[in-house]
Amino acid sequence: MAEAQVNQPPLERLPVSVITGFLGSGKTTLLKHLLAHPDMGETAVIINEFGEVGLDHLLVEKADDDTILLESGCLCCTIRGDLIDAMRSLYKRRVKGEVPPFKRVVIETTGLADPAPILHTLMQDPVLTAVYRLDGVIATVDAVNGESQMDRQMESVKQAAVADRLLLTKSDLSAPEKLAALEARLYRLNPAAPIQRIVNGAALPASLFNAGLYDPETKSLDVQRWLKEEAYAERDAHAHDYGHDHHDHEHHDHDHGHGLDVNRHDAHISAFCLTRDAPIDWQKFCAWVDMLTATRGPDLLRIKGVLNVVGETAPVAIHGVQHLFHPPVLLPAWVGDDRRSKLVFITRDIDRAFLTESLAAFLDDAGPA
Ligand SMILES: Nc1nc2c(ncn2[C@@H]2O[C@H](COP(=O)(O)OP(=O)(O)OP(=O)(O)O)[C@@H](O)[C@H]2O)c(=O)[nH]1
Repeated sequence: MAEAQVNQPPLERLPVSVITGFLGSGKTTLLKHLLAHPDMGETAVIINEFGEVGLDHLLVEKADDDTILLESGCLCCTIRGDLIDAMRSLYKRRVKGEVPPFKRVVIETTGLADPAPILHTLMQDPVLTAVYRLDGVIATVDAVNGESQMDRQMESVKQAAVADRLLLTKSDLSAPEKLAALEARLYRLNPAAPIQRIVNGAALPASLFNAGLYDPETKSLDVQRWLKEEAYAERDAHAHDYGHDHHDHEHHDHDHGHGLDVNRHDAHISAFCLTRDAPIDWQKFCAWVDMLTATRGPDLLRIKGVLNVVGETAPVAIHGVQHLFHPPVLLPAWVGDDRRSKLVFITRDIDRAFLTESLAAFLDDAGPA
């Protein structure tokens, strides 16, 4: 990670939400439904192909080769070349008044995409980070096919594991017991993401957006809502209800009673929260992060944290995806009495003990305070 270059948060950047989910899991259906909602005016949507989306019923007008305007005031543009170019050009055209002054961006990924490179783009490109901020990742999971997709495709497990919001689509087509089993599986994988059952894309925009650190309603940074560290403790407290301890990698290839391969990919994913009481030395922390990203980068699916840093009177928020970290953000002040550092991890084949012990070693102390 970069040296202790702590940035003030630019609060007025445009929020970007990423919709991910396996092939055919209902991303486009969701998007169509969302774009017809009155709260979604002034949204710019970036997708790979218009053709697939079929927005005709929303009354479209073509602005140019790769952008269409919807009657609602939203605009859709296709990705030509890479996402960085598309997002830079969209912002430029907004500034020049060539497209409506959209207030939010939604990116629909292709069904097979790992969302990590998209998050990297939003964290790393200096132009994009100056004008956009990541609001959150929304993952659609097919209530009918989700189980088998997650059994067979690591990508679909990763998509659900890194999401901030989970949508169980096609819930009209699935039996209640099947829905409950899939929900329990998603909760084990990603306890901090609220899960909604939806039919034909019918989700309310308010339930999907504003998942980021910045709360536009209060115009402040809301760590509690973003980090949700309590969700990990609650999940662990209820682990026995589901018959397994999710941290436990010894259970990798166990048959959980549903069939040979069920949950095999899930067993590689861990989601947990580390806390530390004593303030953290920033340089030593960065050295630890550098070691982790260099040696285990691809397996650090998502890290969020708020740190009590030696010499800082306010907390520092960090956010990483694999080997890349967003520039750390100095928050305005501590809220409440809890001054502990908290780090939420979603990892593949990295367990809590390794992270706890290596952090302690880098911080030159005996272990978690
Ligand atoms: N019955 C039912 N069908 C749904 C629901 N959501 C989506 N579908 C159908 O499922 C199919 C796939 O939905 P899409 O929205 O195209 O899925 P997608 O994730 O965008 O698909 P790709 O872009 O191919 O990855 C379509 O035929 C939808 O009409 C739902 O809640 N209930």
